[in-house]
Amino acid sequence: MEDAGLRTWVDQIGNVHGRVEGINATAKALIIGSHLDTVIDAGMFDGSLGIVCAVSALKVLKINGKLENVTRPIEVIAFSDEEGVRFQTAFLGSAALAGTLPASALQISDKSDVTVQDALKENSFEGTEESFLQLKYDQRSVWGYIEVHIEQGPVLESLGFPLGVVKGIAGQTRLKVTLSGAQGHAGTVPMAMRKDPMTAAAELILLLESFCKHPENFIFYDGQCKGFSVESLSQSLVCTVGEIYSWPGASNVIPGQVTFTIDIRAMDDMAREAIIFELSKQMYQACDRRSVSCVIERKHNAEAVMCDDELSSQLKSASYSAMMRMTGEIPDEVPVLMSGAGHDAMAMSHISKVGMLFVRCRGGISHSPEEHVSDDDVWAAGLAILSFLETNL
Ligand SMILES: NC(=O)N[C@H](N)C(=O)O
Ligand SMILES: [Mn+2]
Ligand SMILES: [Mn+2]
Repeated sequence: MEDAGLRTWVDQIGNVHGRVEGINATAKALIIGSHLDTVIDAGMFDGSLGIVCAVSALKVLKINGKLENVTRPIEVIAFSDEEGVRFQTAFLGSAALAGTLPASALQISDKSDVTVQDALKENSFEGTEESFLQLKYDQRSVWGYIEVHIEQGPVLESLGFPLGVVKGIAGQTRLKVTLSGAQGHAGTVPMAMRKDPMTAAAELILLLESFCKHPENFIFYDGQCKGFSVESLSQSLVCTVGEIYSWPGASNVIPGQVTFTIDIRAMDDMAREAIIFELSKQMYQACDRRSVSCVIERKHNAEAVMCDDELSSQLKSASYSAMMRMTGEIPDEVPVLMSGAGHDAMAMSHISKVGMLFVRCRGGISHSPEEHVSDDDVWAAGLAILSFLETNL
């Protein structure tokens, strides 16, 4: 960031900022962001690609002597915790900045009972309520937020296009399900006398899969239900159990407790809530039949977000001219797509209009070391941001 001519600092939740004031330091700022954290066993483009593209574009402006003449401040923010792997609550960095996280978030703990506050203090941040609340940006100081991100899906590759504009981002909920039964000896307790939370978990996970494959079998409706149709719901509804552990975790012990996560997403917020309501009801009933106790906790929630029309059309034109610059040819219409993945833009939408650009990835693979974006596509994304800045600032 400093090499690109930006003034830099790290805030009290670990977000890294780089800012140039331009000719009017009091004007509302353009924020360009994405995140620096990753999932476990991740690729190297999810998050960091957006930051590298922003910094590269600003560096070009600096080299061309245009950086100091931008008409409003530009701030690049590399957010500290978007994935929510450790604390199960996503967007820690961006939500703190948008002011949507209460100070009680400092007390959220990880699996080893280390709180967000402990983790911050261990890393020389203040970790106080006051320092946390001071992170919030005044929405009157922000003009807009844009984010470049790897697509993480196969659409752009199938269309043969390096860049696409994001129309909206699906809402998401994370649940933690804790099942408690009767711990016992694997060799001695007859099958009919068991209260096994592992087999209960297996039943619940398959129930979840049925819900998300065929919501029409579970949500009864008369064509429309509070504004969503089941056909549109089935197109965007996805559910995942990505984490499961049992206690005590030995091959000759009937587990006493099994905990697993549920990640559930849909473009329609009411539909997502309807699914969670009906799913929870049926999960409790299944546990009752098995005499296993069930606790369902909501760990994270983010409503769906629609991107701003004007920012989207500016990003579309910028992508178009980036492709022209690269190939010298007139490209086809830039694709517009929905995002099933969550992004810092969701948190930033609480204080600003948001726009997003997706970058094609190989095989649609992400959250895997196999994740890959070609050098040319990284170049296209950087050029698109440059073109956006040259045209709009
Ligand atoms: N783009 C992403 O991978 N973001 C999220 N953390 C997600 O779970 O979608
Ligand atoms: Mn990710
Ligand atoms: Mn990401």
